[in-house]
Amino acid sequence: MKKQVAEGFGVEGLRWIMGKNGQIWNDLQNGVGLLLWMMPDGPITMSKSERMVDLKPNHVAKMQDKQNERDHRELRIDKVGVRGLRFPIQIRDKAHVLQNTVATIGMYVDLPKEFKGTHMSRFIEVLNAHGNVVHVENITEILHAMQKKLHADTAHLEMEFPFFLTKKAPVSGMEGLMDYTARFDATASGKEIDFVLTVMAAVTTLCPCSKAISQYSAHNQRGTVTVKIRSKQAIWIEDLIALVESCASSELYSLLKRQDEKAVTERAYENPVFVEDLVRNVALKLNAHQDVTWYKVEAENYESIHNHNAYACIEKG
Ligand SMILES: Nc1nc2c(ncn2[C@@H]2O[C@H](COP(=O)(O)OP(=O)(O)OP(=O)(O)O)[C@@H](O)[C@H]2O)c(=O)[nH]1
Repeated sequence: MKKQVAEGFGVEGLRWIMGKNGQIWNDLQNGVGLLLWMMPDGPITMSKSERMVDLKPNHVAKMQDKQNERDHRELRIDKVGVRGLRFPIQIRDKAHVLQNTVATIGMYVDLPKEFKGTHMSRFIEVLNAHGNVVHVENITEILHAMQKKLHADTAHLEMEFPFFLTKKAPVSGMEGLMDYTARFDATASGKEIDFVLTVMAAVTTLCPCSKAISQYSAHNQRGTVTVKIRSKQAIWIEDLIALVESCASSELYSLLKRQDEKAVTERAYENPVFVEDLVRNVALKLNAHQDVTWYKVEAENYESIHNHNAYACIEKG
């Protein structure tokens, strides 16, 4: 890149370097190039003496830029950015090819110790550059765009969203839409991408101890299983949900008629599981999966005989 040096107009003592695409760089004394702002509309004109004579817009040029100030505390920040941003997304879905949903998004980069603040607006600019909908296929591209636009070594993108499956009731076959929560945690470190898929599925668990000792019935409850995985190849969200549900006393449905209710009640009674059984059952299936390289399985049962929950976790080391 051919650099032209000129003095900033209206800002004393700073030197500016013209970059490609009209970017203006602040030539800091420590040699770190820091993108100050983009000039999307309108030319930047340079006189023959290489002085900047038209640094528009004026109101921006004169405003103080606190984020760009130097920080002296010698502390690098691991992750800084925006979170809680809701945005339409499209994810791949076996039944419909694409499923439209809304994600709650977090976007972060690292911040070197020299800088006071990051440029929060640029995270949204990166997202907007991909249109009004984020496609799951664009995740890597978004991470690299964040690294570039924010001059960061690492970039993180987290997206948590409701995922819907049409399920048939076990006896009547009536269809209902069941909601789950899924999540992507993607990180770019240099060119390396790390991707963690999380699925949260609610299930029925029936207590084996209660069944063994009680003359009638057994206490049962709704539990939530949270599974995080890393894998060699992409794994369908639906397949991970099915794996989890097959490990519980029974799965849940949004629509059940009387004959279905009888079936799920009896199914749970025939398959009692402790919270420990649940995480072990899921872990065994993940151990046997050829593409899964790492996992963390957590289960939490919202006990119906206590006012507290039962919890278990297994993480593959
Ligand atoms: N870094 C930082 N910015 C914050 C925070 N809270 C609010 N902001 C605001 O985020 C807004 C956008 O900041 P920047 O992205 O640096 O905006 P800008 O300087 O117009 O954009 P660039 O020219 O791309 O740097 C500013 O109004 C900041 O004050 C915070 O905790 N940290």
